[in-house]
Amino acid sequence: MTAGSAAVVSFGERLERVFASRGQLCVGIDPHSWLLREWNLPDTAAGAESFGRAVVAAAAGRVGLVKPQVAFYERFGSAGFVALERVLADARAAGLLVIGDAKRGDLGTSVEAYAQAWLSPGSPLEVDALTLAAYMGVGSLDSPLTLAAANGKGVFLLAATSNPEAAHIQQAIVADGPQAGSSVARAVLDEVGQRNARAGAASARVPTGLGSIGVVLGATLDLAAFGIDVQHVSGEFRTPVLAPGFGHQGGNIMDLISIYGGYAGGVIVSESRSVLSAGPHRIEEAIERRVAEVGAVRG
Ligand SMILES: O=C(O)c1cc(=O)[nH]c(=O)n1[C@@H]1O[C@H](COP(=O)(O)O)[C@@H](O)[C@H]1O
Repeated sequence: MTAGSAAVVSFGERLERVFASRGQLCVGIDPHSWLLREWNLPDTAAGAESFGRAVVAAAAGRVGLVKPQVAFYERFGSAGFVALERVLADARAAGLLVIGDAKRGDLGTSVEAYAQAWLSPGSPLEVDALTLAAYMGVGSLDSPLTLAAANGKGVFLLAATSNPEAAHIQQAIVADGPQAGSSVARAVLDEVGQRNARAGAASARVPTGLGSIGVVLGATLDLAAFGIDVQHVSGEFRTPVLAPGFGHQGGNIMDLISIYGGYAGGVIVSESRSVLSAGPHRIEEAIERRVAEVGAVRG
């Protein structure tokens, strides 16, 4: 299913608008068991639903983006997905951009079905952008990328992730083909950048906007170790970056510019546990404090 024939506003354009109106902070919605306990909620689908809807209510009007972690709903089976659908419906109604963190990856018609589930208008699991894993090749994701573009949706491909176990794979060197000699992470980033540039060239927008295909670059990393040069980033349809790893994992918002350089203007600063652990009575204050910190760094 795709959006109607009316001109579809791209995800990149919607992201730019949200950055301008609400800033670059994204609040994660990760109902860990221990967080549900701290929020005096049951460790059930109903508890995760109450948690998610409360976080959406606190985020609305304060930030522009939320990022529900699908796994923490999936652990309750179908009841968990019903709960997630209700959280997503609240977030959409609140006008928040929703990044579904599902890290889906498959090939052919399988990954196409994932795209239908998450990136189709009217789907009960509809989100504005979805995290994807390109372990089977960026090209294996052509159908989600095509469907996303048709529906004004975005995707974020894992490139250099924030976890320490990833480096030896993501820094491995591509053996042949157009990205021979690049790290795996750099190869994903470059291919995404080329796709954004092509989409940008074909669109009527001025070539300085944000593309709709993003990457995940963790805030805990030295991106140079992945062969990623953040100082020389071309302006045409810059690749947006989903940046988890701030807060609980040790990433410091004050380092936003030094970590991401030319990408900084398109970075979604993602925090989950460090905000959510403020609890139900202080989460609004915690969000406002983080928004101010990001705003101060971005100037
Ligand atoms: O795709 C993600 O959001 C993601 C990518 C990554 O490299 N590292 C990472 O922590 N995440 C997600 O970000 C959330 C953790 O955020 P914190 O609780 O702020 O550390 C979890 O839902 C992770 O799955």
